[in-house]
Amino acid sequence: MSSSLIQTAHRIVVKVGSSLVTNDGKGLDAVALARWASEIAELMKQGKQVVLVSSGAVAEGVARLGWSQKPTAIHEKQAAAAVGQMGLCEAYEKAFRQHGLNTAQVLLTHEDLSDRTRYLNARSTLLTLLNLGVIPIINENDTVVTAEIKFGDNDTLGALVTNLIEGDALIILTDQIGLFTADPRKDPAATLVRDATAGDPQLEIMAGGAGSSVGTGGMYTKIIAAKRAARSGAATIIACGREANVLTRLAAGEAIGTQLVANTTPLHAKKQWIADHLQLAGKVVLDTGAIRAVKQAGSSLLPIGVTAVEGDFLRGEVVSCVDGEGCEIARGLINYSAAETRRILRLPTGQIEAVLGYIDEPELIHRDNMVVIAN
Ligand SMILES: Nc1ncnc2c1ncn2[C@@H]1O[C@H](COP(=O)(O)OP(=O)(O)O)[C@@H](O)[C@H]1O
Ligand SMILES: N[C@@H](CCC(=O)OP(=O)(O)O)C(=O)O
Repeated sequence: MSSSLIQTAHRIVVKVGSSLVTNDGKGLDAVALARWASEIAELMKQGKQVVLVSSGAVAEGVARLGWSQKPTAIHEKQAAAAVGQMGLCEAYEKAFRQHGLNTAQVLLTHEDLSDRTRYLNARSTLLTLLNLGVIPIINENDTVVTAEIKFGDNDTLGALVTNLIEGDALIILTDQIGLFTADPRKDPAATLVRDATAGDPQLEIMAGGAGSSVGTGGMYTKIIAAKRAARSGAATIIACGREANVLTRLAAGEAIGTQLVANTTPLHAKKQWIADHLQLAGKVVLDTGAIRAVKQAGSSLLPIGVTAVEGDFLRGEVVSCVDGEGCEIARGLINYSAAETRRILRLPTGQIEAVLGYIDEPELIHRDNMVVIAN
């Protein structure tokens, strides 16, 4: 495995977790922020472009408001995030200013990335900032999101941003030196995984599943983030943000932490956008013939292969294609609404016009607008 992943990377997304940013919830760690800023400034001198995805708004808000613990009520978390985000912005602005660098605050919601126009706008703003030599500091827009539309964790956000800007690498800085064969807090015999392939199912087992992890997402969301980032061909490094010069050493070619390489062929940008949808508008259930056609022959989905429809989607929305057990086979942009699909399912394409009185496209989902999910 090459240790030069970051050495050769031009566009890098660095994600820092709440525990690091806020000194385990005690309040913003100005020393750590200054260290990352100085290292990022060094990478920029080397001609690299860097986006920072920073958590910590809720934890910092809780500290500033003098609350003894993180609230459970969503509106209180949102209020805390609004308070804490001010602190994050101020601290990053100050830290990067020391190096003559401008920062930009970018707050995103899942809806911003699932709407095609907003997605393209976010992309062009971020690329413009990078070309201007500004460091975008990204967080989830916690104040306006509800449970349904939350990214849920910034590891996922980091991966989606990596896909959005076609980053070469995602560096996830956390409180462990990397991914261990089991949670090192619970299993002292666990050993560090140095190299692996992003998307290897074994990694998800090591991370113990979302339920058993510590913090917002634990290691599990980092492993899933690596799998997502690999869709656009990006490698992921999981390393400790407390380690001295972690970013500059990685850029110098040193192998630190866990390196997860992408061995998948990068998806075309539009297909990546389809694959990145966290909330889908509905489902269509496929029969065995359609599953074979979509999975093995790479064919478009025709109405004849659909046995049932779930949800209330519109033409042009992203829906999930599932088998009889509910297991996802593919997802794609559907050409007919849920109501229309219910009327034409199981029918040969030649009958669409007779039933609906019109025909938009002969396919329910065209192969160019469909991504097969690797299980
Ligand atoms: N296999 C594993 N290897 C390393 N850490 C793990 C593993 N499984 C679970 N963890 C836990 O994940 C934690 C890091 O996740 P989290 O607290 O969400 O960090 P962050 O705030 O940086 O996102 C670690 O402190 C560790 O206890
Ligand atoms: N948007 C939230 C981030 C929550 C989150 O993902 O935290 P972490 O698991 O520490 O990266 C905040 O700033 O508090």
